[in-house]
Amino acid sequence: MLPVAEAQQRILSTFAPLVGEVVGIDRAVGRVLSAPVVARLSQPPAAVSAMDGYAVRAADLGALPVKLRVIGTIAAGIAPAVTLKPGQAARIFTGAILPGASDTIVIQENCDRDGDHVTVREGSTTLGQHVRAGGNDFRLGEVGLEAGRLLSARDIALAAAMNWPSLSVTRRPRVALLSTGDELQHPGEPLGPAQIIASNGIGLAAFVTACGGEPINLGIARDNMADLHRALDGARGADVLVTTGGASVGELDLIQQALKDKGAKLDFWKIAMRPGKPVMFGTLGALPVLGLPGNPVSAIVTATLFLRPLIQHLLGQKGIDTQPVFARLGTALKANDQRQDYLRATLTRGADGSVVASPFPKQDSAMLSLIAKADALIIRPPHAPAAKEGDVTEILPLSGGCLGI
Ligand SMILES: Nc1nc2c(c(=O)[nH]1)N[C@H]1C(S)=C(S)[C@@H](COP(=O)(O)OP(=O)(O)OC[C@H]3O[C@@H](n4cnc5c(N)ncnc54)[C@H](O)[C@@H]3O)O[C@H]1N2
Ligand code: MOO
Repeated sequence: MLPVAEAQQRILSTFAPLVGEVVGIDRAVGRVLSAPVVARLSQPPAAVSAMDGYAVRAADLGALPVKLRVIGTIAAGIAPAVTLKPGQAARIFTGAILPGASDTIVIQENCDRDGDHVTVREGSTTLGQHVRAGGNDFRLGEVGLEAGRLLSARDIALAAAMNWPSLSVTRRPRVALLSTGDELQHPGEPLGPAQIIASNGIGLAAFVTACGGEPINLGIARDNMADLHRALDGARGADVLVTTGGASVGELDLIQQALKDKGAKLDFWKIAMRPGKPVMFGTLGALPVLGLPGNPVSAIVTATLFLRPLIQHLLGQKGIDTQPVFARLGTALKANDQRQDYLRATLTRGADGSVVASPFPKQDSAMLSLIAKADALIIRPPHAPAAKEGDVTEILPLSGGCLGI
């Protein structure tokens, strides 16, 4: 059985990121940049006022009060047509460009206006106050966002301010999803007495979407070679093929043979982990193939460990936080065997503010109801010794819980 880290490494080393495509900026949130965003202008374009008030020359503001002549009004969006001479001021609004020879803004609350004149009554007279220099935010040619960045709403605002109506992003990896099993039926369809709902394909499609990929649901293949061969042909044109079920050792676990019949080269098919031992990885021509176990929890845990990094790799995504996360155990755990454990757990805050991870008493890899409720997976390395309540353990946070947003 292969260690988890080695399996992850082997999957990623096989493939290069996909090419870029151009999308409208209004559709780019959640995508990964394939080229840096470089400022196409300076912001602000020239020195502007940060306040509503009067543009003045600091040299005119000796001991207050000081009376100045107002020679014009400048609003945001209007290029100033005036230049101040000694003893002059201009009415100005937030965001407006300073008139020539002015260097300082006084706020209107500190002034008294009387016709063509303004008296600066009180307040600070510091040179340059309330002035935003040209290029204060960014300058023409400056790199705002690096290639490989997963675009947040804040990034989109910055890219828009840098004058980009569209952005180059990595094409979404197309992930074909094939469920296998005679017992499976689509949600909402009539169910025989021994049939269950095929939840894996639908759950994994949502998972792929959440990771930035584009799911292609190939439906359900029945447990016979003819149907499996037919279904595998449906993966043509995809960037990744993911199968679930049929990965174990029973006579009806046929996916490995079906893939071999199609010419797939298998790299590994057993990992020292629980849940998720029968994970298979190989290539079908240039297509990466990930065979996940049928047990619903095993499928989600192994997708988190192997499919998510593969999608991120194909997206060229950088800056992924790979630092381990730790918590205190909410209950004691016995010594582990040779498989790395991923225990479904809730996260809470202890009295001292530390994060407490409490595993569910049941860790059945068929219990979707518990993985749905879990906030994290407690990672127990192979042969980990027994642990006490309060001991520090590594966790893999899922969404939700006290670490979630
Ligand atoms: N003798 C052994 N038996 C098993 C072993 C083993 O080493 N020796 N490994 C066990 C482990 S661990 C796992 S995990 C499962 C994996 O089995 P398969 O990948 O072959 O999956 P299936 O047998 O097809 O299904 C397992 C289970 O999951 C249900 N299932 C399958 N597909 C779906 C789906 N799309 N949606 C919802 N549920 C699904 C299926 O009905 C079964 O109940 O094997 C153990 N056995
Ligand atoms: O690996 Mo299986 O997922 O233990 O049930």
